Amino acid sequence: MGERLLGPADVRALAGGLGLRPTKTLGQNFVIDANTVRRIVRDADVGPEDVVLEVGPGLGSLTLALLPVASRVVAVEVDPVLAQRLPETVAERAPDLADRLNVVPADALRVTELPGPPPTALVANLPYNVAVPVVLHLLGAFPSIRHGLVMVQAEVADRLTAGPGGKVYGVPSVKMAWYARARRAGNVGRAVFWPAPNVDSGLVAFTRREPPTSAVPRKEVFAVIDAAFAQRRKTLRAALAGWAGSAAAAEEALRAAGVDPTARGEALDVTAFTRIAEHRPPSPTIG
Ligand SMILES: C[S@@+](CC[C@H](N)C(=O)[O-])C[C@H]1O[C@@H](n2cnc3c(N)ncnc32)[C@H](O)[C@@H]1O
Repeated sequence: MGERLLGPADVRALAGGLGLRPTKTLGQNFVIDANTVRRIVRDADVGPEDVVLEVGPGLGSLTLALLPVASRVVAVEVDPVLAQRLPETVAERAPDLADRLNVVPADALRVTELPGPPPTALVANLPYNVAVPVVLHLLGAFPSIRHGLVMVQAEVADRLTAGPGGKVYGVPSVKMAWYARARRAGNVGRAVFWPAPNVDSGLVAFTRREPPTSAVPRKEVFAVIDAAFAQRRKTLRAALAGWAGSAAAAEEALRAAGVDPTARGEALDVTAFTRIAEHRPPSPTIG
């Protein structure tokens, strides 16, 4: 099975054949190292029961490692040239597995439906500049995703997995915690990519958790999180004044939720944000 995976010469030959000039805007850094994709698939804990959603399959480096272990791979690729080439690459290198693959030529930030059975796992080497919105969007849009592993910029991996209290803890950390228990699953150096990026990468493994509440919709909890971190130097009483209608109303909601109004957002976990959303004061009647 090793010879199916793409090495440096394969990646360059495929890119050359397509006349591809990798773009930074689309985060096109392709993995040229078979050991890295093997490690991603192993740490993602993908098995024969999994329908894997892969974002940005590119030239197929990771796709070719996922196909032998998953029941299906649905690969969403925004670059139409790459999306068109992928089935041919798989047909050439792994013809026995070609019928396990669906390629969807689309922007992963916009997909809300996929062909075939619902995805159970998300595994991706994500484009750097849209990694956080892509992960959060897909976890929201596809509740069938139970687990996964994504490769992102190392700092973003730190943010997605941070707990309250630190400098890197912020909106991505709390929203990720709404959906899943996430942990750092290691680092990946620059040399395994072509072209080499100018940042290191990190792996984030996650398992879906039950949302902390069903009493208020997710978007109401996310509105509190956004407001608290929009002015992260301010106390919650001040930062949530707009959300509650006034600083006094914010203070009342915070006290009712059992949260110190003089604390800052960076001190709270997702459960505390959820309690605040549950105690939102009713909007004043106009007129
Ligand atoms: C970091 S590369 C990974 C390529 C391949 N998976 C690998 O590991 O070699 C990111 C890929 O995501 C694609 N991409 C960028 N933005 C995207 C988006 N919004 N939706 C889907 N694919 C996207 C790029 O064209 C590129 O193929």
